[in-house]
This record gives sequence, C-alpha cells and structure tokens, in this order.
Amino acid sequence: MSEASLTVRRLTRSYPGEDGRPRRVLDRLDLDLAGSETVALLGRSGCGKTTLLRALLLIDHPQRGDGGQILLDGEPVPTRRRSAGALRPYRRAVQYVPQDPAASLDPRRDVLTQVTRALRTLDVPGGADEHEATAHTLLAALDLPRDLWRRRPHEISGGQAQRVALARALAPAPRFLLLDEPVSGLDPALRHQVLDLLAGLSDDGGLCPPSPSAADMHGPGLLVVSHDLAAVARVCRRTLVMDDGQVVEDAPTAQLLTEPHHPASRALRDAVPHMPAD
Ligand SMILES: Nc1ncnc2c1ncn2[C@@H]1O[C@H](COP(=O)(O)OP(=O)(O)OP(=O)(O)O)[C@@H](O)[C@H]1O
Repeated sequence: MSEASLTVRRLTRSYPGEDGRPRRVLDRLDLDLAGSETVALLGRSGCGKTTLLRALLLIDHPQRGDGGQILLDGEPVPTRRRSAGALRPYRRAVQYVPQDPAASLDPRRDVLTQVTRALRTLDVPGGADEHEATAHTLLAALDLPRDLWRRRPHEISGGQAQRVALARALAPAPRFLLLDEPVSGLDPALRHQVLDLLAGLSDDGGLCPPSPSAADMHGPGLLVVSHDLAAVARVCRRTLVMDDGQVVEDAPTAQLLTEPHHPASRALRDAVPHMPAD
C-alpha cells in the first residue's frame, strides 16, 4: 500500500468581521503531508494555526466565499454538507489531541471507556473484546498502569490525562495525528516525557495497533502545532511557518534553527533561548 498523504489545496477560510464583512484568515493555503513525516506547524499567535487544524478536522463552518480542497490519499474530502457516516473513514484516519486534553475527556467515563468508546463511535472493525484489547495494549504502552483504568478523569493527573487522550487518538490506528500545543503548560519533566513519546511514535508506529493497512509500517504522520521551535525540534524533522494565513517557509527543522529565511521564521528562531550546539 502506498504511503498515506494529506493534502490541502488553496484553502481559504474567513470569519465574520466586525463590519459584517468576512475577514480572511487562511488565504489559498497549500500543504502536503506524508504518513511517514513529523511536521511542526509554527507561527505567531493569530496567524491561523487553529483555523487550519479545525479545517483539517472538518469541524469548521466555511463562510460564503471560502473554498479549497482537502484530500486524503488523493481523494477529495467533503468540506461542506458533511454526513457523519460518510466522514467516518476520514475521522479514523485523521485523529487529534487537543491543547487541553484533560478537558477533552468525558468526565463521566473511566479511562478505559474513553478509549473503547472512541473505537465504537468511529465504527472501528472488531467487537467489544477486540476494542478492549486494543485499549489495554495502548494504555499499558503509554505507561498508564491498570489501577488507573477504572478511574475517571478527575481522579488522574494532568500528565496521565494527556496520555489517555493520546491513547484515545491512537486507538483507531490513524494515518495522521494532529496535536495542538502538546507540551504547553506542562512542567519540564513531563514536557520531556511527552516529547520523547511523540518522537518514539513517529518512526515505526511502535505504539499503534495494527493498522488496516498493515503494509504501511510507518507510525502516523504527525502535525504538531506549537509556538515553540525548540520543543518541536526534538520531534519534527520538517517545520512549516505560517504567517497571515499562508505557509511562508517550509524547511527541515535543523535548517530553520540555523538559517531561517522569512522574518516570521527568524522571530521564532530568535525566541529559542539557547541554540542547540549542533
Ligand atoms: N470564531 C472566530 N470568530 C472570529 N474571528 C476568529 C474566530 N476564531 C479565530 N478568529 C480570528 O482568526 C485569526 C486566526 O485565529 P487562530 O485561532 O486560527 O490563530 P492561531 O494561530 O491558532 O493563534 P494562537 O497561536 O494564539 O492559538 C485571529 O485573528 C483570531 O482572532
């Protein structure tokens, strides 16, 4: 099976402005991600990163005049008038870990059920036993011991909640995983732990349950949204810099740390407190 691809072509998104006229936030944006890649999406606050993520997750509301295409493996995905059933294959393939994972967990359900329920909702093949086995494997692999599995979100720590959200996102064996600021607000130790975990994810799919495309040996492609070039440099080989609703630089992360071209990239590099020696 060929490598997965997630493609965005000439994507335009707007919000209603104060004068009632649409205010363009994404401006004919193009993006190409491969299933084997680890890509950071950086940019100053307000440049449109979340708007792009929402578009990729098909949870936005395009305004009149908005357009462009999102394609999974070359197939256009409906970005308007979406029916839940028709979108399930896409939702299984493109998963998400939000910025505040603890808040994204269902407060009424225990850790194990957060994962099994996601599998059921997404119509992932297999019965309850198989879903539970997948959840067991992932929770254990993410260092969430069995005595946590029957606890509800308010009974676990923030770092544990983050890993539960990650387990839930990985359970359907996605081909792409989108992460919104995965380490912002974490203490330094936990930050390292999460970054190591993400770095380990990308190479060989080590944590992912067997994918329906088992021939695809790669882990999910990662798209990591962040403000922090230094943090993503540990995980992402490629970095996209956004400014004013467009990708203004697309370069290997190592190159961006040493030779940023666009002023927006230079500002990000200059915000890195200590440049790595290499
Ligand atoms: N629902 C909305 N209605 C109107 N304007 C919005 C809405 N959501 C975002 N915006 C505006 O669109 C622009 C892009 O916002 P977006 O959240 O995509 O930026 P961002 O790059 O994710 O910022 P941050 O890094 O601060 O999260 C901003 O100017 C923001 O104020």
